[in-house]
Amino acid sequence: MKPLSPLDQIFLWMEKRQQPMHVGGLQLFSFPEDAPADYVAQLAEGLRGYRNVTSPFNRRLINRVGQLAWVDDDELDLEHHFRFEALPTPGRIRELLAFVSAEHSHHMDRQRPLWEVHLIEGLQDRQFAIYTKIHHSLVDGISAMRLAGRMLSDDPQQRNMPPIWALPPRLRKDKDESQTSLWHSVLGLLDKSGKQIGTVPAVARELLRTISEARKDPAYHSLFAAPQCVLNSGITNSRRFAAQSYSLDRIRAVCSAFGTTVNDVIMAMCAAALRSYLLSQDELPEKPLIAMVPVSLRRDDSEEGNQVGVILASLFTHLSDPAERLLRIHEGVKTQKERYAAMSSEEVINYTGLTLAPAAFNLLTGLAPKWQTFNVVISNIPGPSEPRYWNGARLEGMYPVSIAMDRLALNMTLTSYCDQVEFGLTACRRTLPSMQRMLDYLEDGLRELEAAAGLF
Ligand SMILES: CCCCCCCCCCCCCCCC(=O)SCCNC(=O)CCNC(=O)[C@H](O)C(C)(C)COP(=O)(O)OP(=O)(O)OC[C@H]1O[C@@H](n2cnc3c(N)ncnc32)[C@H](O)[C@@H]1OP(=O)(O)O
Repeated sequence: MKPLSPLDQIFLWMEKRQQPMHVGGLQLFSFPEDAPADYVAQLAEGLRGYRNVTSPFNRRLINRVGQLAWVDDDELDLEHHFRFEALPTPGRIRELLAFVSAEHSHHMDRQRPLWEVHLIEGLQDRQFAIYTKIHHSLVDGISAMRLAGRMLSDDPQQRNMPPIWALPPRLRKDKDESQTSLWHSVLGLLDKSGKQIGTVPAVARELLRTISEARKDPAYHSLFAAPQCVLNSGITNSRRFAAQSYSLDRIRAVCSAFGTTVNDVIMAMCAAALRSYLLSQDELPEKPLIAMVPVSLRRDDSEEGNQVGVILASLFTHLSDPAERLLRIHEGVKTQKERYAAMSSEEVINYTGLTLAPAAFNLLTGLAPKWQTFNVVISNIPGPSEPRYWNGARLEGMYPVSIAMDRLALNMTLTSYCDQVEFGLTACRRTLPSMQRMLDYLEDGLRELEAAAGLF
């Protein structure tokens, strides 16, 4: 039995009918050169043989006297979790994204391990796809990417590679997995609470500094009072998923021209796309939008649970000049990174908890609907920089599918693969009509930065 950490539990508490709390990944593959026409059906047949399901995919949730914990599921029904499906004709990317949008809208059964893998055939151009769905209480973005990375190989000749649910367990140096008794859990919690108490002086000091800076600087002030707009309306449980790749080299060229980071340019692209979309809806607030940007605190090689702090960053969407917007974003993020660099992981988590307390209160209770801490989530999860293969099939793209929430109707998550940045936008399809236009607005955002940098 393995008790859930408080952060992992939050993703279960926050789940409601219109707000499923699972994340996912869409991987697009091309057939190996010598593959027969029924290649995907043969693949599905082979995958059904992988019945030795490993952690975290073998874990089922139990509730012991109010404490949620994971236990191994001895009766796991693979047919429920692994599904072989076909797209309707003509099998374009449009049909694939419609499929993922529909599947991502559905809740999973809490009596069973909280994951599904959909192998999808019927795509044009000798391609197939895998859409993997897993509850956020089991993985964060970095751990999901590590699992996906272990499933793949850099060798196109390698065969007999297991699916993600049957990866061999890794030997971990830092943990004795046998120590999972209740006593060990309690001792672990006591140990952690000692560390938590030790963070109080540093967290209090940083909070005071943040508050005094907020008094002096209007850009800082807005971090504690994000404007209201259509992004922050209630949602339904029906999702739209939109995905596209953008060139990492083009993004890097803009970084060099302006002396910013990759992440700053990505945020500036998101700011431009949000500005264009909201202008098209006549919904752009006068005050700048605020983004919540997760920052990985994972300092080990683990593949489970959540170890994430966050930065709140102004997107300066009220500014029409793209270069000025990028430079202001860069300055704002830099200040917050410097603050975190001086803190331990525990201090960052506690500081994050306190600055996000109003948002968490709202998400859990809905009692203060006018108090908006941030408008949108922008999450950047770096992926492999070299080509990857799975049983000889080349991975062509890998797109994150994340979570829309009540009053946070859009999530912008991206990953990277080879020389591409792969955006996955997940939104409530009723609250944000025609959200897929934002893919073009992201491209426009990159082009206007290139133009401002004199790159063409
Ligand atoms: C489920 C099974 C899955 C199967 C299929 C898998 C699908 C794929 C997983 C989906 C799963 C969804 C799950 C969502 C649920 C969450 O969203 S949970 C939250 C997850 N997010 C995180 O944990 C945040 C992780 N990101 C970070 O910590 C930081 O933003 C980053 C990415 C490290 C950037 O930090 P930074 O220091 O501000 O960035 P920056 O200075 O721009 O970059 C540092 C270096 O990284 C490079 N870099 C930055 N960003 C990138 C990038 N995107 N690409 C390449 N390089 C980059 C820069 O070039 C730079 O390199 P050098 O110049 O030093 O060589």
